[in-house]
Amino acid sequence: MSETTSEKHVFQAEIQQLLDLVVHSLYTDREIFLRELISNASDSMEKLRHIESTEKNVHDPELPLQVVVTADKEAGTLTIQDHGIGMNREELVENLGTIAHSGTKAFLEAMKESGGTPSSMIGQFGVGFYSAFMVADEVEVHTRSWRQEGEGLVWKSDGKTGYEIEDSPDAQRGVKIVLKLKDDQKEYAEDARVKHLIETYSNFVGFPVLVDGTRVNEVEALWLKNKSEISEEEYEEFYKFQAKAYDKPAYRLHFAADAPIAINALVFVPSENPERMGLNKIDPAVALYCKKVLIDSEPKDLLPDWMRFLKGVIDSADLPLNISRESMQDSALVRKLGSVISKRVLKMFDKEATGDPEKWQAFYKKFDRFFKEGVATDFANKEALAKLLRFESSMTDAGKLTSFSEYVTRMNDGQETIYYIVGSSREQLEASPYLEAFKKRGLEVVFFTDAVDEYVVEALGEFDGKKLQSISQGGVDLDDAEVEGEALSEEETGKLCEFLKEEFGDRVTKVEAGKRLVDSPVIALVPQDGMTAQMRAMMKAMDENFKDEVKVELEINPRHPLVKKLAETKDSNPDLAKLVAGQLLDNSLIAAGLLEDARDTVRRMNELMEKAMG
Ligand SMILES: Nc1ncnc2c1ncn2[C@@H]1O[C@H](COP(=O)(O)OP(=O)(O)OP(=O)(O)O)[C@@H](O)[C@H]1O
Repeated sequence: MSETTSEKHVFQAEIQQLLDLVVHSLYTDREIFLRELISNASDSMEKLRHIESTEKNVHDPELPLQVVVTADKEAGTLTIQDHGIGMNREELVENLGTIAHSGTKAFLEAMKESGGTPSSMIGQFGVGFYSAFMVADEVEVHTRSWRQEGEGLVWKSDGKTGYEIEDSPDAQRGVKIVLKLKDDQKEYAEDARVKHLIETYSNFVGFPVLVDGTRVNEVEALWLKNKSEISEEEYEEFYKFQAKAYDKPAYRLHFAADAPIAINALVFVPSENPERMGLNKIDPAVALYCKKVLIDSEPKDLLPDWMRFLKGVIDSADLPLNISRESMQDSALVRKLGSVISKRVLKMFDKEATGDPEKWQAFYKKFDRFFKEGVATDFANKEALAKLLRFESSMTDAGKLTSFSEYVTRMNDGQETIYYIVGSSREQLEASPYLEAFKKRGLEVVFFTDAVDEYVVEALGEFDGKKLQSISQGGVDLDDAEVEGEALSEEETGKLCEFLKEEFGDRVTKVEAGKRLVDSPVIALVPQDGMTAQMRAMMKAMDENFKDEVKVELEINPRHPLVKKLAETKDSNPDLAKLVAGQLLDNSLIAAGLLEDARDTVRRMNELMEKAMG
């Protein structure tokens, strides 16, 4: 190379800033440089394919479209060569000396705002070609343009202030980048390290990537293939590879769409739930690709958080190539993409759940918490999610699950409400006095026995226009049912209620005769704005100093012998009546799980026993 053909150039100010950032980037970010360079090579070869489809006069048309990566341990260099479109002199200056993309500028702004400290943002967003300077203190770009008239050139820089362009007569069509690795980055001159990086970041690049003469990226971009060309085994193998999984996928969604966004998606639903085994919250793992180039393997803002158990790949050709440079969170396109995919996933779940209810139940029993979380957090998909929920009810056999939709088909004529009760187990709920009136009237009651269920129904509010109503709370309107046995007169009942109200004072908000009870004398209901037993337990678990006086509505059963006897005793022996009344209230609180301090209860019980035995 003669001195006379060497041209010296100074980097644009923004490139200097960018270089400053990448050079000081954190160690873990650095390895992404290879992904960036291989992506550029792949882009360039894709452009060449386009050109070849219209132009006849491509220089050296027989050169293979592949990326050759050569690690030279002795020389301490790493070389990445492609036979894409290459660059002429103007293009070298234009592309490698100035920053044209607004994305990079935005990235720089964001970095400046965050105090200019290089962060993991580099790894996430990429900084393109300049990331080469994270690992190299000298970079050479040998290139020759695809155009027939052209010259071999080499662009050289130490990544500090500027670069030189010289002749490179032997340069082949395309680009050959030679990285002179920094002393502390020599690991990238090792085949094994390089192969591992390619497998991690560039496995699905659409051109062969060769190291030491063998192709490394062997896995095909399965999601871009036609469904009919893929066997079950291939799907399974891909799932295991891509999700690093050992189980078989429970469900799968593979689709392609052009509108409103170009999407090729292959989403897997695992059959085992790692969070269920008491492990920590998992990270989202549906990777985002743009034309087979990995953008983010764990995109946080693509799908709703509750879908974090899904695996697979979403590839959208509509994502701008520089999406990697922008904050994905702010991208309307990424939001749209996420929304389209979420809808498709929910549709798939619905189809599978109705198509094979047994399989869905088995799956749901392991993954229910995700769907419940979705109901409470994913407002846009709440209704679709509600259809997927499953639970036991007073009309299912123990261990068998049903859905809200099925509940609705079993509703009585004129029934407008979906009734539910929350408790710790089916056995406890079946024995609860709350259920009596509903059983008697043939009304189905949903059993919620998971600690989070109460929050889920609260978030849900209704299903298919039908209100969800807790039967352990006040405000339930029931029709008259045929009840046996003679009741106290209205007048006697009124007087007894007054007596009780006076006796209980602030502990009750009201005392009324109710239609709910069949076998029990009284029942305690939580007022509609009050805190249920489950909520109290939750509050106490979170705050040991939590205190909130229990206030209930008391419903009495005017046909129950104990109640009838009490109405008499309150006049003949008020002291005994007060003891019995106090005990009845406590008993009802125990049944409701609301008795917080049993000392009075025990004392009173002892007194009653003494009296009973004379
Ligand atoms: N291997 C290559 N062959 C041909 N041109 C290249 C090659 N590598 C880089 N270039 C040119 O240099 C430009 C700048 O590259 P850089 O990686 O910084 O950004 P980009 O590739 O455009 O953006 P991104 O990396 O976000 O996709 C590219 O747009 C391209 O024109």
